Amino acid sequence: MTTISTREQHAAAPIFPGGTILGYPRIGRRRELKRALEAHWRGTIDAADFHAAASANRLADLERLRELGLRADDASIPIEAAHYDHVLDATLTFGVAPPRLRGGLPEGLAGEWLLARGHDDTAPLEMTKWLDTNYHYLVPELDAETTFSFADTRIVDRFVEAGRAGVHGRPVVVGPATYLALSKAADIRPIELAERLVPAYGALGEALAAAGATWVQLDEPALIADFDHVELAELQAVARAGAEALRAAGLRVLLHVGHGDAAGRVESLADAVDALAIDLVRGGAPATGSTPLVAGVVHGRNVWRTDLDGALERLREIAARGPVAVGTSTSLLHVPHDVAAEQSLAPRLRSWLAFADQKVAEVVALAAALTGSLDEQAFADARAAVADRAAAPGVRDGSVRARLASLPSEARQRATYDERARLQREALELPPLPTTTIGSFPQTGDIRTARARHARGELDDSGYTQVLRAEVRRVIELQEQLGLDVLVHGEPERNDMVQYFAEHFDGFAATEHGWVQSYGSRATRPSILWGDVSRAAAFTVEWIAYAQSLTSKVVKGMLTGPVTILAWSFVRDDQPLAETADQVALALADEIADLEAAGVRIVQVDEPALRELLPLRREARPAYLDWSVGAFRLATGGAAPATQIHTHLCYSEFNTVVDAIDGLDADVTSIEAARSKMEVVEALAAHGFGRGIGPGVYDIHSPRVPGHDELDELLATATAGIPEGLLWVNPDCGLKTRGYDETVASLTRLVAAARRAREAVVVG
Ligand code: MET
Ligand SMILES: [Zn+2]
Repeated sequence: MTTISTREQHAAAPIFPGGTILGYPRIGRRRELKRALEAHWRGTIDAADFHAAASANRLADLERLRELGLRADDASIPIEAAHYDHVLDATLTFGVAPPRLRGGLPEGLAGEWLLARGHDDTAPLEMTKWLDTNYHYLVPELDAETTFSFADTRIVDRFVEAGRAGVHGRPVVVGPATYLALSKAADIRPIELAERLVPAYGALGEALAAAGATWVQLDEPALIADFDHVELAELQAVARAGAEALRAAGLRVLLHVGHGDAAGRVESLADAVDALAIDLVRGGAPATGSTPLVAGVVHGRNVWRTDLDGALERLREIAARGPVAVGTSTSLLHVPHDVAAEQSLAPRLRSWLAFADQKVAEVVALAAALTGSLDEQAFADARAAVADRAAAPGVRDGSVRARLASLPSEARQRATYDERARLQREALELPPLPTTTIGSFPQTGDIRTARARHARGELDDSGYTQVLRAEVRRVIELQEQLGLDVLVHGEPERNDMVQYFAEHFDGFAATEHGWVQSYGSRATRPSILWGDVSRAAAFTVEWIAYAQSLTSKVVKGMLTGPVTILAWSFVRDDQPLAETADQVALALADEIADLEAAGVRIVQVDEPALRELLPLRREARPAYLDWSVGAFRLATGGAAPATQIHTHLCYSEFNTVVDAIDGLDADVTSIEAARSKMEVVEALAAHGFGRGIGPGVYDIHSPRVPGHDELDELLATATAGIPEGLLWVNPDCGLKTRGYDETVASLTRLVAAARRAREAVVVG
């Protein structure tokens, strides 16, 4: 009798015949993981209870995926459920202690939280956007001395846990090329550490194989991006080495690229892996010979129902050329769980939507259709929804379109900066190195409770307004006591800096439960931009005017910019983003005109997501920067020369888009800089940036209060690079996620540091 090995059996069968997904939201259908994390950090639950809650959440998701039709026996279900961040999971798995903590990183959860959140004098790892998404990962810190080992078994443990629950899943790990491409090192190009890192993947692979794993998913999205300091060939070589190390351990490797067009980037790796998962929504199918493709025909990042007919046709074309399985274009991490939870959305809009669970069902339906069992009803429903959406009222609004079509030629152009600066100096009379904050003050439990009660109808409009006005008053008084120069109203009326605008614009809808992880325990609830955008009436003016009535200092108006509104919403996919951005810009221009009419002298238009939407591919960047900068200028172009326009940027390395920042033509730009030790100052100085700039002097993502010396040092770096008349002093970002104690302590130090720096500048 001949026996065939498991490996040969697998090789003969089609892979994932029931379809697969590349990842699933991890925060929990009711944000169970968020609650567990925060309860544990507060000390309400201990480590054992935290682990139990995290595990229960993972198992509930596995159960759900089975119910939705993914197979539990053939590695179709990805096993990836980080506590905080999947890049941090790789950092811990491979024992990567930042050089500053070498030998001193505590074991277990304590080490994990130290890297994620910092503690006392230990700053956390820097945080930045994962590719072109609004998810933030923790940037690994490496140097030439960094070593790697298989140091933590979490990836294996979760595979075993799933197995006990009856799921033979597919463990997921960030690949070595992506890990290194997204790392930071002071004295070496991280990719040069690959030879040391790859063997640790081999050791992980052996442990997984010993635990019974058959497949592993290696996430290498870096392969489709362009980087300044790493060549594509280097990334490919390292990804190959990683795959080979895992294969040598006896595992089959699914190389997941996703996130854009893989054609031309992955063909050379086809022989090194057992299957390739690629994004077919945004790209073409690479020629991979006999290596199976997991065809990402269901969009992993938007919320629209898939055109199942079109997707099936695409799948059949690919199937004619080689083996194929149905998949999503990326992990579903970036979409909410379930449309069915949205009972307050207009039913018509709801019928056009697919969140993670609906997308899993689409994958399952397509996989069945591909193997001959077509679910007529599912296909007919999808067809009807797609057609209904195209023809629905509001999707196209004639007056919005006419206004955009007849913009005057100077719509995006203000007076010269010299003239503006002179008029603004006269109007504002600010001291050198003026101090300010970025807009929001802590959103206290009281504010959140009042908002929830108002939403439930337990608190009427006037009661709610009273609570908010009391908060504005308190924030203005506090800022006066602290001695800040340009004040803010604190944004207590805003649940979220994008959703609040979406709620006041036509063409948008807000969800109730559509949470998407932003970082760690934080999630946002992106609104859905489904139609043409316009603004019926002013909605920020009353708050700013009220705040201004309480003080003789100048209060900034506070708006969210067009690119950020798009980036943090789920946007329509039926017209170019540039057009949608200009519609939003016009609505904002209307609001700025109303603010000016109410006497507001400074208006800040936040664009923290400017860098985030930057295309991963170099060739697509100029067009993006052109329309995104153009939309900002359309929003602000009508402001009088004496009105000072501020903008605020955060979250990412902006060094690569300094030209665009300049192109925004804002009078003052505040920018995140503390975690990266003012790196951006150098880039701006080199560029000869000639308008106001406020590099953040402390990081607001952690509760840490900055030290006096630390602030002095950062300010010294800033004054060295930025002319005195242009420098502003502010935190990195808004304060809404912070508590009042740490905020007061930090801002007291900020103002004191600015005064010391002012003296040094004036005296020196
Ligand atoms: C993520 S950028 C935040 C800017 C906003 N004005 C705030 O202070 O919260
Ligand atoms: Zn910010």
